[in-house]
Order: sequence, then C-alpha cells, then structure tokens
Amino acid sequence: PEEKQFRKVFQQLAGDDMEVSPTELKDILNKIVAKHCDLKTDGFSIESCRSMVAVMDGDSSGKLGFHEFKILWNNIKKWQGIYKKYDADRSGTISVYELSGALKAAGFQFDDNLYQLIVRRYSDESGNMDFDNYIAFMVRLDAMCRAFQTLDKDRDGTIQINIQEVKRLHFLN
Ligand SMILES: O=C(O)[C@@H](S)Cc1ccc(I)cc1
Ligand SMILES: [Ca+2]
Ligand SMILES: [Ca+2]
Ligand SMILES: [Ca+2]
Repeated sequence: PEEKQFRKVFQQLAGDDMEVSPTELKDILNKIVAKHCDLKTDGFSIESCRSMVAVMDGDSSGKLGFHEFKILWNNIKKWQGIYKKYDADRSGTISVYELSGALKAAGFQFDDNLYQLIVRRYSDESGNMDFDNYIAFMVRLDAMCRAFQTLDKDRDGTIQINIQEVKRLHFLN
C-alpha cells in the first residue's frame, strides 16, 4: 500500500522519462517545504539539487531512478524529523547550540573545531543553518560516510585511497 502510493507519487514527479532530474527534485522539495512553516529556507537551489542527485546517482544516469529517489526521500524524511526535534527554540533554523545534538541524533560525531568549520560553510553570519542548507549538508555527509565504509573493506577505520578515488569523491560532491 505504502509502496504503491509512493510509486504513484514518483511517477507524477519523474515524468515520462521515469527518472527525477535535479530540476524536478528542486520543484518537489520547494513545493513540500513551503507547507512546513517550521522549516525555514531560502529555497532549494538547482546547484544543491544537482549535488544531491550526483551523490545518489548510483547508476550514473544523471537522474534519480525509483530506488535512488526512495533512499533520498526516506533520508530527507528522517533528517527533517531530527531538524524539527532539535530546533529547540522553534526558530525554524538550527543554531550553533542546536547543531551538535541534531548531528549526534543523525549518527554523526564531530570534535568542536570541526563544528566551527561546518557552521562557516553551511550557516549564515549569525550561525543559523536553514533547512535546505542542512539537507544539502546531510546528503553529502551521508554520502561521504557511505563511500568511506565501501572503501574500508576490512572495517579497521582506515582506508587506502588512490588519486582516481579522490577525484571521484571530490567531483561526486
Ligand atoms: O513527507 C512529508 O511531507 C513530511 S512528513 C516529511 C518531509 C518534510 C519536508 C520535506 I522537503 C520532505 C519530506
Ligand atoms: Ca540514476
Ligand atoms: Ca533553532
Ligand atoms: Ca539556504
């Protein structure tokens, strides 16, 4: 039932090529986020949607097929729940003080000086991260962690990586 419903939504969204392009992703995300007054955003940009498609595009089709989209969608639903839960002051954004709790809840640990870098890269001058920036960050963070796990075959927490793989990771973002 749930899957059937979801497939119908996907079909509407994907159009006749049955794949979701960055533009189609941008349109659906902005349409839905507009209905959530507790998720502040200046809008998902085409650039961040291109980046999200690139990291989720397992078969390099340049767009998101049903399964690629489903994984992204479920992740966004999970991460929006965390965003709302940790937006303690209901500002609609995640402040420096709310960020560590939200990231821990999403399964990511950072030492303090790294939080400074994250805030500088994804938050505004008052240190507040809006929803689209948060999602763009979580998608990339999750992709990097998955890439690391794939490369860390013996799961000893270290990886051997050559320049080709570095390029792939870099350009995949
Ligand atoms: O599915 C929904 O509309 C809610 S429950 C979760 C959600 C909220 C915001 C976005 I953008 C995407 C999904
Ligand atoms: Ca694809
Ligand atoms: Ca807040
Ligand atoms: Ca933004």
